[in-house]
Amino acid sequence: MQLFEALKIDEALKVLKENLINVRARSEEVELLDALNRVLAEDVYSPEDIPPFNRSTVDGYAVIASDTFGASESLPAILKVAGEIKMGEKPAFSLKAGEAARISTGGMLPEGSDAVVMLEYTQPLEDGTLLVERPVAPGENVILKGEDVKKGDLVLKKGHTLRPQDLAVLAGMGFQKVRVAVSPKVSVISTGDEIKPPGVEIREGEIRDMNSFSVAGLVLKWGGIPEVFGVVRDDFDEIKKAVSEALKISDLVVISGGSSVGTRDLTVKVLESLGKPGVIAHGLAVKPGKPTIIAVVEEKPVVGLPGHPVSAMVIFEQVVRPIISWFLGRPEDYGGLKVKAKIARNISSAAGREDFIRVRLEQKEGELWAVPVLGKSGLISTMVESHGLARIAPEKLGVKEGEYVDVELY
Ligand SMILES: Nc1nc2c(c(=O)[nH]1)N[C@H]1C(S)=C(S)[C@@H](COP(=O)(O)OP(=O)(O)OC[C@H]3O[C@@H](n4cnc5c(N)ncnc54)[C@H](O)[C@@H]3O)O[C@H]1N2
Ligand code: MOO
Repeated sequence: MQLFEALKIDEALKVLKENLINVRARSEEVELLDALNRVLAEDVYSPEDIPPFNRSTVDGYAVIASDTFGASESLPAILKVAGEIKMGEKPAFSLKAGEAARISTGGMLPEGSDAVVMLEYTQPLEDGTLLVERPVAPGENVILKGEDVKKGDLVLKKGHTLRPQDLAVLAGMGFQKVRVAVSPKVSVISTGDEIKPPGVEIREGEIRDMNSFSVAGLVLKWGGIPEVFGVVRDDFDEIKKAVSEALKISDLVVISGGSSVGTRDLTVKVLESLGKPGVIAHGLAVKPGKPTIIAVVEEKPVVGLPGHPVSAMVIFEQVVRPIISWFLGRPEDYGGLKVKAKIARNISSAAGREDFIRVRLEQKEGELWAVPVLGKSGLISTMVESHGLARIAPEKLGVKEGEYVDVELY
């Protein structure tokens, strides 16, 4: 069998999208702590001000700032202590000119006051007067009502992946639950007669299943729920049975191995046998990972990753991750942190082909360098030893030592 004309990754994803009518982000409400790393399904506006009142950021005395102007150690301002403000309570009095009130960090400023003097710069006298030895400006040592978040503000946008600080702001606004995208179920199938799971003794010629773990790990990392099928033998009927079962229980099916053109590479034949449109791309203009298969079966996406462990991971990031993002309503280019670094050696590439180079980042004389970790795409250790992938765009014939490259970190 011949590989199809190799499409660029973005072209292949476009064709895939055109063939999928069912990818729609569904949503559900979950408790805040279950929302970590989930994707917001709607914009969140604040129903209230945070904080809901003017509060002190220090222990000291609430004052009217203008009463302290010009105060110094040798010529302190003399104020009258009007009372003490209890934590968690609204002050029962308001402050008049020439008055101060004892306040703790987080306490509510009484009406009339607009600043807080730190305890260290005051001297309370026994007769109820207070010496203030430093001036404060209006607003000093105060967080104003709504300064953190204003009622009605758009605080978090639909499609945003929730981080711990996002859970905190949601809690701060009074939310106990939040509406997030339903995580897509992703079936993970490894194929190959020579592949055995860890824990099983292997004979000569056999190797252990690594792809099930990298692929399922990436599914989890990017917000999907993996359904791990384990290893299926290179047998048309067995692969067909596994794929059919996977299509029943998941939104997306990822198969590794058997994507190339060898006689035992059955994945394409199986996918073609399961109905239209079947395989829509076989072969991508990318290195590593050329023999990738992209198919649509029963209105669901199926991706055949090349068997080599590095290629499987690279293609997951470039092809499967964006599909997961479609299901989550997240920006398609959502991924690892991208940094610019200077490539540490010349790397050549073919015109029209997108290359991904495993690199280690090293800081040398104040510059960030991307040092290629060379090695065949069958060597998982090159992924373990590297920090990210440097991309060489399809229109480039390579990069020269010292040239800046974009590196996406794992
Ligand atoms: N004549 C050609 N041969 C190959 C070509 C080609 O264009 N012409 N392409 C090569 C490239 S590039 C890749 S990538 C591989 C892709 O092969 P398949 O997707 O068909 O995968 P397999 O042959 O099943 O496996 C390749 C390699 O990876 C190992 N493997 C597979 N699954 C796992 C797993 N779950 N865990 C660990 N290792 C796995 C497998 O044992 C093979 O060594 O084809 C090249 N050949
Ligand atoms: O495409 Mo293969 O994935 O280069 O090793």
